Amino acid sequence: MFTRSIMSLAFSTEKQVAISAVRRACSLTASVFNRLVKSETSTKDDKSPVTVADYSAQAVISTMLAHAFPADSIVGEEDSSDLRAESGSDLRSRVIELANEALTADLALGDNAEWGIGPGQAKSPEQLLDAIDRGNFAGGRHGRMWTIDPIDGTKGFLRGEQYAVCVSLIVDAQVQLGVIGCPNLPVDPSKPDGDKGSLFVAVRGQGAHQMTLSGADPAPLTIPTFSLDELNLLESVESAHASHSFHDNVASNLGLTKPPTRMDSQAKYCALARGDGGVYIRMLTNSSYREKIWDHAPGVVLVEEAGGVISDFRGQPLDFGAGRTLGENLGILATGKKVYPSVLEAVKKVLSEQKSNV
Ligand SMILES: Nc1ncnc2c1ncn2[C@@H]1O[C@H](COP(=O)(O)OS(=O)(=O)O)[C@@H](OP(=O)(O)O)[C@H]1O
Ligand SMILES: [Mg+2]
Ligand SMILES: [Mg+2]
Ligand SMILES: [Mg+2]
Repeated sequence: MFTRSIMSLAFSTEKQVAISAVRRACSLTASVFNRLVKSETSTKDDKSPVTVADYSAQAVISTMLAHAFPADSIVGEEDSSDLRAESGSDLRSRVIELANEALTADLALGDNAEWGIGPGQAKSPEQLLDAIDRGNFAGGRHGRMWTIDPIDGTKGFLRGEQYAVCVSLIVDAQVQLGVIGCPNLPVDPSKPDGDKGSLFVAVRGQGAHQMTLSGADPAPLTIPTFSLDELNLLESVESAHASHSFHDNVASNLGLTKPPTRMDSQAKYCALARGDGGVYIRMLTNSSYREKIWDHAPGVVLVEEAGGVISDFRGQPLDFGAGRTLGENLGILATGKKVYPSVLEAVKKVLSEQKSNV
């Protein structure tokens, strides 16, 4: 009995800090969206967009994690090189201002001043740029590391559609905790025009939960036991990120009748975990692209704790010990336990048809 109650407390501080950090970052990104001006968006070397909100949200989350867990490594998507450059001075001032606004906001329920937050806790520009760069860890197979995707689905964010603020804790290459904040995701999928702003939290062995962004109405999540004719695919909006035509072939192979749901970001994993759609599928369009660990780590623990299965197209688990990317993985498939074998078989069939057509 005693051992059980000790075990159920595993990662409780980590969970609380991650929730608090994701909430602060979500308020920041939502308020930036309302005031967003084009000059606050720039383009990275790989042509992907990055906004003042991506940088400042990473600064906030990383500052809080470093205060609470100074020995832990962080793998974050963004780095501060463009902000430190001469040409980045306007962007830099906005990032500092926004990050400090978020860090110094009043403490909310569950917050703790020891995490570097609350009135009077403003940081210097150098401290905030260093906090962003704390996310430069190379990853690896041993020890504790956090992942931060300050805005996943930046293109969705810019369109005013779905995006997610994503944090995970990985220990010895296993994802133990995932927190995903979705400011634009309806709280109730059956009321798409109802209240928006959903938070998803999963701790390995402790289940998956959804609540509102302010922490109200926590509810456990279980992927329903769908039959094949009830399934629909969840796929990226951006056709450059995932092959819609490959996904269509899998859908025809399975005889699915429902059209796919296109949604930006890890909100797709959240939709899957709460039974809103049946299969997350992602076939890359570019064979030299390597999936980033921050794009999938929180989603993996969320789906598994909601009773689902996630693997690559060979049926192998995603490898979070290979560095900042998933390494040589082929595709991503997540769905409920019952239908997973049939969906994987269909994926393999389409892959082999594709090979024989080359
Ligand atoms: N070429 C290519 N192929 C595959 N994936 C890529 C590619 N380029 C980028 N990315 C990553 O996709 C992340 C966005 O998530 P999704 O693809 O699920 O959503 S969406 O297509 O943007 O709507 C996106 O995350 P963010 O950069 O955080 O938005 C990228 O990490
Ligand atoms: Mg990006
Ligand atoms: Mg991302
Ligand atoms: Mg991102």
